Amino acid sequence: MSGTSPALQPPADAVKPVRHPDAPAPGEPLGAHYGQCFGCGGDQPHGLHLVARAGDGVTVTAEFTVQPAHQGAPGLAHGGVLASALDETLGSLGWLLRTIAVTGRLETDFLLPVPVGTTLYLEAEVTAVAGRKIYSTATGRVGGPDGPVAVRADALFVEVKVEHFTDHGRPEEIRAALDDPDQVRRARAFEVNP
Ligand SMILES: CCCCCCCCCCCCCCCC(=O)SCCNC(=O)CCNC(=O)[C@H](O)C(C)(C)COP(=O)(O)OP(=O)(O)OC[C@H]1O[C@@H](n2cnc3c(N)ncnc32)[C@H](O)[C@@H]1OP(=O)(O)O
Repeated sequence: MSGTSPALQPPADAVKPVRHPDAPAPGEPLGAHYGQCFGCGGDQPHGLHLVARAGDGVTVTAEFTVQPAHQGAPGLAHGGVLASALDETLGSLGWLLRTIAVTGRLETDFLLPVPVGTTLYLEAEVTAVAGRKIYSTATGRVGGPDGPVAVRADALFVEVKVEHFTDHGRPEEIRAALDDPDQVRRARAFEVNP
């Protein structure tokens, strides 16, 4: 049964999301926020290599093709991988708000089995913002951008500071990230006041 739990209902004081004036233009590829990211990183051999683009308003589109490394049952995508694709697409909405945010809650509906080799056409949008809380929703379609919905999700992301990562990440990866000017530039692209 699909539906959103009370934990994902925006409070009465929630406001409409505002696209940041410096957000990437509609159609512009967003690129990876981290080369080793399982969702979007180009340096992650078994990752999803999901490619996201800015949409209109506070929306994004993305594509991901299910690889043999992503199987759960024979020839079918693992549900956790599909949830990761939804999570990554929802996470990339931060580029449009220029806000760093992490997933607090993700509620997923799996409506159709997704075979290996299938391209998932994803769309996500921010629906409301309440302080640090960002409410969003996403779909993943098969057969084309207008095909049937195979997976969908509703989520709550919570805005964090860069210290969320530097305080909690394993020191070797954090050191490498901070030593990489390109990585620091990408992290700052998320922030309103870097
Ligand atoms: C050099 C390095 C550069 C790095 C550059 C990186 C660039 C950008 C990377 C982006 C990456 C994206 C990648 C894909 C998206 C992931 O996969 S992110 C990874 C998965 N998520 C996580 O690991 C998050 C783990 N959880 C946490 O760290 C903490 O629980 C959180 C979410 C930050 C919240 O903790 P907190 O900051 O102490 O805030 P807290 O007061 O608990 O909650 C704030 C509000 O949210 C509500 N809330 C929190 N959790 C929930 C929940 N589960 N359900 C309902 N409400 C909740 C609270 O009730 C509270 O509401 P109010 O009281 O304000 O009304």
